[in-house]
Amino acid sequence: MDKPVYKRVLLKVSGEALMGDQGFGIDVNVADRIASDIAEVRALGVEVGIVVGGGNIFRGVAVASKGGERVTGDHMGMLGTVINALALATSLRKMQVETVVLSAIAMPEICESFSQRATRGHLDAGRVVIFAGGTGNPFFTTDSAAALRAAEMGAEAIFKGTQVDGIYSADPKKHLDAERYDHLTHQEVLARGLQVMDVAAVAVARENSIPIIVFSIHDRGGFGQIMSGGGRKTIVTES
Ligand SMILES: Nc1ncnc2c1ncn2[C@@H]1O[C@H](COP(=O)(O)OP(=O)(O)OP(=O)(O)O)[C@@H](O)[C@H]1O
Ligand SMILES: O=c1ccn([C@@H]2O[C@H](COP(=O)(O)O)[C@@H](O)[C@H]2O)c(=O)[nH]1
Repeated sequence: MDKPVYKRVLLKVSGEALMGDQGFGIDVNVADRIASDIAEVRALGVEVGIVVGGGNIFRGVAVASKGGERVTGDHMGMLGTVINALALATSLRKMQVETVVLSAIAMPEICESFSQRATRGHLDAGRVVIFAGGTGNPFFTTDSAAALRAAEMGAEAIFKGTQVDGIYSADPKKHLDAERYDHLTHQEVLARGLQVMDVAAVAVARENSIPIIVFSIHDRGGFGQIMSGGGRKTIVTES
């Protein structure tokens, strides 16, 4: 594989992708497959931080839409991301990739708590860092957590590994005629209301001049191919 384009990156892993063909939860084969792609990139010497979504377990809005309290629903969603982080860490460790989970919500019996200093220390020591618990606050998403953690760890790019292979003019799952973009600016994503990532996340990435690369997490080897300058993706930059 060619020399990597970036030295330090943040990978956002879709929670929904982790459930594979099941309707809920984690398909270990999918977690192992995603972990093998991460291991490949780590083997290139790239420092990797990861935020995992929680859409395969709970979303706060879904709880609220059935009459539950939104904040409690969001707490459930954040706990779901911890479960996913532990599952992905397990898959990575099976592949001998040193991995640590740092949670935005303190749960010392289960994993370390997040701090920027701890993050930098683990990355410098060559560990993959999985950020669990989102931002630690309700009314946010793991996309926002990904953008925040990317800025805090000094990532050169955010890789959003999602269910689709890039950014389209409209949701490609609902609009089969949507046009796919190879390149956009942060401002264009915001101005056109392209909903592949939430507005707050794109704004944080723009403020910190961090490119966003959207690709399909289902594309085996896709993370590594993009890291080598190829692959199928949409790249979002300042200009
Ligand atoms: N303009 C667009 N271009 C591409 N995808 C879009 C667009 N608008 C909406 N989408 C949808 O956004 C989804 C990604 O958003 P979302 O953050 O919900 O997913 P995720 O990161 O895979 O989920 P989670 O981690 O919460 O489980 C894609 O699967 C796609 O269907
Ligand atoms: O900072 C955060 C991050 C997430 N949540 C809650 O978790 C779920 C799952 O996250 P996704 O980004 O949708 O995958 C989300 O729907 C929120 O309910 C949160 O409250 N704060």
